[in-house]
Amino acid sequence: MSTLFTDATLADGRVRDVLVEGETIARVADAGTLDPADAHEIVDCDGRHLLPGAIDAHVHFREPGFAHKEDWHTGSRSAAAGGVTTVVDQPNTDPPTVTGAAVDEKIDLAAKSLVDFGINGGVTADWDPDSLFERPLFALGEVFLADSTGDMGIEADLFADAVARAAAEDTVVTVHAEDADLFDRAALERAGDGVGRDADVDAWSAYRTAEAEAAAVERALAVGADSGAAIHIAHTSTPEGIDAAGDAGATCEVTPHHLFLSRADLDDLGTFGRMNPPLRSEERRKAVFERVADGTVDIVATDHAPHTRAEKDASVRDAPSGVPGVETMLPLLLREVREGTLDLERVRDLVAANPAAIFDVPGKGRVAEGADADLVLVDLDSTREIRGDDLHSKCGWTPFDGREAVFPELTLVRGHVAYDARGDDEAFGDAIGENVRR
Ligand SMILES: NC(=O)N[C@@H](CC(=O)O)C(=O)O
Ligand SMILES: [Zn+2]
Ligand SMILES: [Zn+2]
Repeated sequence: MSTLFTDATLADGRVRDVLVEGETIARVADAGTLDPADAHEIVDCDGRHLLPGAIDAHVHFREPGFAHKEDWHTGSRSAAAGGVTTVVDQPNTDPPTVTGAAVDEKIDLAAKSLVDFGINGGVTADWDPDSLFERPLFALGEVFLADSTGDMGIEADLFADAVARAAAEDTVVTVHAEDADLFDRAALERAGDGVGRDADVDAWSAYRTAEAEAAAVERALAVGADSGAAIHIAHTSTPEGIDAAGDAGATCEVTPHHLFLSRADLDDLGTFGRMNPPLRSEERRKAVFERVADGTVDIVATDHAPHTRAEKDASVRDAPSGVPGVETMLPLLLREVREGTLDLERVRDLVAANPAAIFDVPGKGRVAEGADADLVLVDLDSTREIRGDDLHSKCGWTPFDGREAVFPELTLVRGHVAYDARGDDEAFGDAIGENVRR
């Protein structure tokens, strides 16, 4: 099976013909130079962009243990509809992914996935590094320096042991960097009893302080330097955290919610805006945006953390932390490209080329001959309003309701159609997802 994409504009602005044969990109050539007779199918891309599928290096697809929030089928449909062709699942499931057997179980469940995937191994006092590192892990992490959903926060000694072991195994360590000793408990005490949209979630932002992030980033980097491990800081929410990582030669990621939302949005969002690390001031959000736009930040990844509406509809103390995002990341970033606030090549690097390079996935993240045919076709002239009801995550809501975004027309995973919105109805592909550590 072969498909010829004609007159496709690439992220760098060049117009090319792209021939997909089977699961790979066979040719990328000047527009009009590849013979349509050589292909089974032609996709006319005139006026539209063909981008590498996004690699979301940070999702929580919730299986095993919490399939009422999300599962590999719904999560991966949401990914495909948002132009994400590879997801990396985090270990705070039940059981937590801290043993070889737990990795095996999760890989079996991920057979339901429409998109390719990586499975991270986690660290708790009960972890079994020997069996864990025998498995085809994507990375170690996210390793929790403070409790978040799943209560997997660990002590300093165990963190140092885990980082040393990862260094010996040549595995990147992804770190959830917050230091609970620097949380402001009094701020949380002051929160009222409001529930859901009426809760005072600004108290959550005051409680999990910016200083707690910066201090934990510094500690993680120091431990990494001692052992020579590659440290990747997950979901950095402050310019201080980003700069500390960059200065030490570590890599970091930023989520769409820390890029597009701030404490100013919490009046509307209530507990639907509670996550870890929390939303920051508008001033800090702008400073984070600048660092994403100028390339200081390496990766944008979603920390897709779905919880049901009913679970979120609780007090600021009781509601679970986390927001969904896998379907809206690329569409929101492409909207910025339209507005001229982000460069399209920067977006390509943040969501595709950089994660592929940092986590060593050589076949992905590029529209190039020989690469996997993970492709997204988008029309930057066409926007759609984000509505929770239109998205495909099981959780059924989004913190980005009402924003305009550029959604994909077509998403291919290794040449297979995963999502197709070109007809009257949306169509999804089959569960052909594979472990990228194959
Ligand atoms: N970010 C969150 O607030 N929640 C995440 C866990 C995490 O990444 O810390 C979740 O799994 O719900
Ligand atoms: Zn985290
Ligand atoms: Zn996470």
